[in-house]
Amino acid sequence: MTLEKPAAETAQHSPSITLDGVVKRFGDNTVLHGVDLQIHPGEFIALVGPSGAGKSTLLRLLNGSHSPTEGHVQVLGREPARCSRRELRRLRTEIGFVFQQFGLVGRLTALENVLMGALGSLSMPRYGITTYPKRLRERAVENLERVGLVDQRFQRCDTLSGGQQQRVAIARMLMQDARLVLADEPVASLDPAASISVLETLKKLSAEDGFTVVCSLHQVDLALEVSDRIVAVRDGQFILDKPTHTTDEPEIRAIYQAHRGA
Ligand SMILES: Nc1ncnc2c1ncn2[C@@H]1O[C@H](COP(=O)(O)OP(=O)(O)OP(=O)(O)O)[C@@H](O)[C@H]1O
Repeated sequence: MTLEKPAAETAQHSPSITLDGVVKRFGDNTVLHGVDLQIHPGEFIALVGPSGAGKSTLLRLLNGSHSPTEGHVQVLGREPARCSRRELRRLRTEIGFVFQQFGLVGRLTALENVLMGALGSLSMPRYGITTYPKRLRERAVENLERVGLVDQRFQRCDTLSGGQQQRVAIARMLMQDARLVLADEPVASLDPAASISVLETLKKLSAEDGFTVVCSLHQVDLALEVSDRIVAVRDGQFILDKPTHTTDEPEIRAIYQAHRGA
């Protein structure tokens, strides 16, 4: 006799992301050459590899901005390429994005920016903090506290440091209760101290809330420091996919050197 698992349990154990034979071409430029990958709920994946390797293209396939030329991409149980516009919008409410350029409104306060992360769950646009429901205002303050910026909640974002701005962007993303976070070079414009602080914040939140993270990074030392698993892309192929504790800096650096020598 086979017993069916409860739906919630199945969802918890099914991969957050599955790539199956994914090819991506732009004209006659083949950027991904038939790649396979499974990412499980709660994993923190560092995606590394030289410039032009295909990391951003991969992230865009995951958020449905690109469709695979061949093969299948599954994200949180759905295929973005086969989603209607409405389904894709719904899927994106479950995906948090963190970008190199923080995407904040500089003239608004940290708290107002964080509240904007809840707009997707509201039926009407809001203008000003007091027009948001109280429970959302409380959650926004809590989320600023979680990223260590509650004291700066009334400060204009364009007066915050780069690292602080990225932490506000993360607090804004938390308002979505995302199950998956896609971060495209989130620390590329930050100094080393701010970079590690931002990534450690993201790692702590992922461990506390259980969301999956796929984060492209150029800094090998940071990738080794914060990730559970490293996936290295070179020339459109995954040439390394290992738990982080089983690899080291020389092995990852060799991937960049081999590319330069190519
Ligand atoms: N929309 C597009 N149209 C045509 N070619 C594209 C497009 N997007 C990406 N490419 C090409 O795909 C290849 C991989 O680019 P991608 O941005 O994915 O690399 P990357 O690994 O993210 O690089 P970087 O680390 O510099 O951001 C490059 O040759 C790029 O020119």
